[in-house]
Amino acid sequence: MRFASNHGERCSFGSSISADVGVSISMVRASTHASGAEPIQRFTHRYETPRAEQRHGAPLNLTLLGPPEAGKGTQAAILREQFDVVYLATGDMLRRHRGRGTDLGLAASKPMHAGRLVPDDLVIAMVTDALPDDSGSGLLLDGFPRTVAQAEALDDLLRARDRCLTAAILVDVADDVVIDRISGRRVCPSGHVFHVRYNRPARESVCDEDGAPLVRRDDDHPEAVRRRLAAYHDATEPLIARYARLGQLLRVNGAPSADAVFSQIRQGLSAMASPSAEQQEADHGTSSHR
Ligand SMILES: Nc1ncnc2c1ncn2[C@@H]1O[C@H](COP(=O)(O)OP(=O)(O)O)[C@@H](O)[C@H]1O
Repeated sequence: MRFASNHGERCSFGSSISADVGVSISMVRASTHASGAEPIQRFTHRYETPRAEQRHGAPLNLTLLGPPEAGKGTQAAILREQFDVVYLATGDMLRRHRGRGTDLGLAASKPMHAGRLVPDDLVIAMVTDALPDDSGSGLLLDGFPRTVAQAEALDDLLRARDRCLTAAILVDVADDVVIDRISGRRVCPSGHVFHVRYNRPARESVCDEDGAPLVRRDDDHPEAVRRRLAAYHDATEPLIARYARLGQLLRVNGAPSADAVFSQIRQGLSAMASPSAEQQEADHGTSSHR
């Protein structure tokens, strides 16, 4: 199967996802830390064996787009459990730099606290450093790209690795839902995430995982949330049209439950892996990439 690359070619995807694979997930609890990554939700699930399927196909190179609190991190956790992908979340990476007090962390601190984007050159350099030359079966980016300049840099980074983007997954959520979700989000110092209504800790304001006090993330205050949403609409939304034009956009409704959102992602990837006869004809004669 082939997917659109940034040159209008199709990005080869093998038979990684089959449309008839059933999906059943139930979230049991938050959350644990993967090495250096956003705390992930743990899920029980019944699946066919997509990892095995993936082994027979080409690598998945995915990015998650969407406003703050759209549920990108939750979907990333499921995708990481289901597929063999290297995971890079730029928000987490930047928070770790801040925590360690690196030069990048110091430079990122002010814009992050204010809800503004960190300058492109800093973020692109950070991702360039972190992106492995060979990311095995695939790559999952969360929070990158966020600007057209970052999207162009990503195209170059993938091309240099003889790859192209399989899909940009847009987890679409309305602003009022974002504001409602963020207003109730609470985190502990090690990053475990709870919500005062949707994911309550057993003891109020205390982390179930390590007993630490739960607080608001420092960029979850109303003014920063307003700016983060503005940054999303101004800088990141133009990417939606770009990826749609390139046939790489997979838009899902982020409002329902996590399993319902993932089900849309899975079906969308299946549909992209099985292009219509018309599309195949249009692709005829174009080269494929990993
Ligand atoms: N690709 C990026 N470009 C610029 N700034 C970024 C990028 N990724 C993360 N950041 C900074 O980190 C902050 C937190 O990002 P993230 O953890 O992805 O949270 P959210 O999706 O909830 O806004 C952003 O508001 C921004 O300041």
